[in-house]
Amino acid sequence: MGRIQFDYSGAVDANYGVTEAQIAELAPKLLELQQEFVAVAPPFASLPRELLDGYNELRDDSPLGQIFRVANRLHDEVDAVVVLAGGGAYRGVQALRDACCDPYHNELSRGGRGSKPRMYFTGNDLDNDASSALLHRLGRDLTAIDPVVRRWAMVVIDPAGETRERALALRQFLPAMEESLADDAAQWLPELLLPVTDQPSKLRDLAQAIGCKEIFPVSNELDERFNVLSAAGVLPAAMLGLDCVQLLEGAAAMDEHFRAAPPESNLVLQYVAIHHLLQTHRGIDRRVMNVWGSALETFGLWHDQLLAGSGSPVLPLTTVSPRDGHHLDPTNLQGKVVNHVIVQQHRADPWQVGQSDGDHDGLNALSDRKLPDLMTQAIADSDAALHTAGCPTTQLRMHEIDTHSLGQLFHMLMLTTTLECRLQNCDSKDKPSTK
Ligand SMILES: O=P(O)(O)OC[C@H]1O[C@H](O)[C@H](O)[C@@H](O)[C@@H]1O
Repeated sequence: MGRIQFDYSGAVDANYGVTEAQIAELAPKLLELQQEFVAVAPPFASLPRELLDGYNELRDDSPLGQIFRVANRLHDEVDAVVVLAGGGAYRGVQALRDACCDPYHNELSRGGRGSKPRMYFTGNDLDNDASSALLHRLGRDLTAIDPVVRRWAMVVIDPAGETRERALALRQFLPAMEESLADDAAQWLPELLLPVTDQPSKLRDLAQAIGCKEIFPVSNELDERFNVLSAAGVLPAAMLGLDCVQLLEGAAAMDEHFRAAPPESNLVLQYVAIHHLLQTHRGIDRRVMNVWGSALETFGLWHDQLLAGSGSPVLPLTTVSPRDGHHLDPTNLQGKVVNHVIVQQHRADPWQVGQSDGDHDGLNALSDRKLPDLMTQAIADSDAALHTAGCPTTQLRMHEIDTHSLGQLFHMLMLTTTLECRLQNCDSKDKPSTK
């Protein structure tokens, strides 16, 4: 499994970017930051390795083993799962689903989904119409003959166990679940309600009163924006059948890389250096994550939430190119850095433009070109146009979209958010919270 790459050459420019001399000058400070982090790491940093070590040692009796056992059993017992969540798990699991599953996952037949459940998200807003539409959707399968198709599970992620939006959603969805199970409620409710919470918590009390068979531990010390690689994100990911070991291995590898590599070859420190210098020397406080492919759009939204909630003055924005090109209009680039996220290997066979009788669109000139080549050309053109307009850019490149690369990316950006805040002395909320 290859490491993701960070290429910041498009941000090095004497007129609109940073200089190698500025980067070198920041190196001692970065080393200090690295050593300080190793000495006092926030709770999210060691989680992936801890989960993996526990699994290697104790298998079924470890937290990860518990997740796999339950997720794999449920593949045969339910056809849908509702995830009630907020914070990083909400966007993070959506990001994993959108990046790794078929884009029409929920629309595929059960066979087409390999018996993995459809997945719906709620519990972090007060949207009356959205929740009633979801309840209506869940109710549509109640007439199915197959009991598996009638049943749905509910993962409730609430470390503190008393978040208002989640409690309100639970009040709506728990009775609906009970009703859908009818005479089987006493047998199935304790199996299908899956709380992810700390101890003690009101949610845990409720789960115990219902007799829930499994309660998944997550620490309330972990800020929710940083919880995608804890049980909160891994349980729903395992329900989708994603390769969670590789997800955590990718994150742990990024953590180990960050702790050991010197500043000049350390992806995390390079990313921090470039963005810190652009902010302090150029006043660049708007950061565009420009993803080339809609499968990564939700990943960008996860990052928006992570950064926007960090206390940093930087404003994040996700765009999908070339769709959202207007955001990158040369007249609208003041104060922006554009970080392209690029996937090099596509899953489906490359589609060729081909010859068309009549050539009504004039594209016959490109007939032997393939869509991925046109994308590569568009990335190069866009980068050149941004530089001409005086906008610094970087590229985060992954060979292909897989859980290992996503684990690296999630972890890298949680590290950079924390470190940038430490560098600016703002509150990155990576420390024990007092919710
Ligand atoms: O415990 P096992 O039967 O090996 O299953 C373990 C598997 O469980 C789920 O399906 C997860 O999505 C996988 O990431 C994991 O590898």
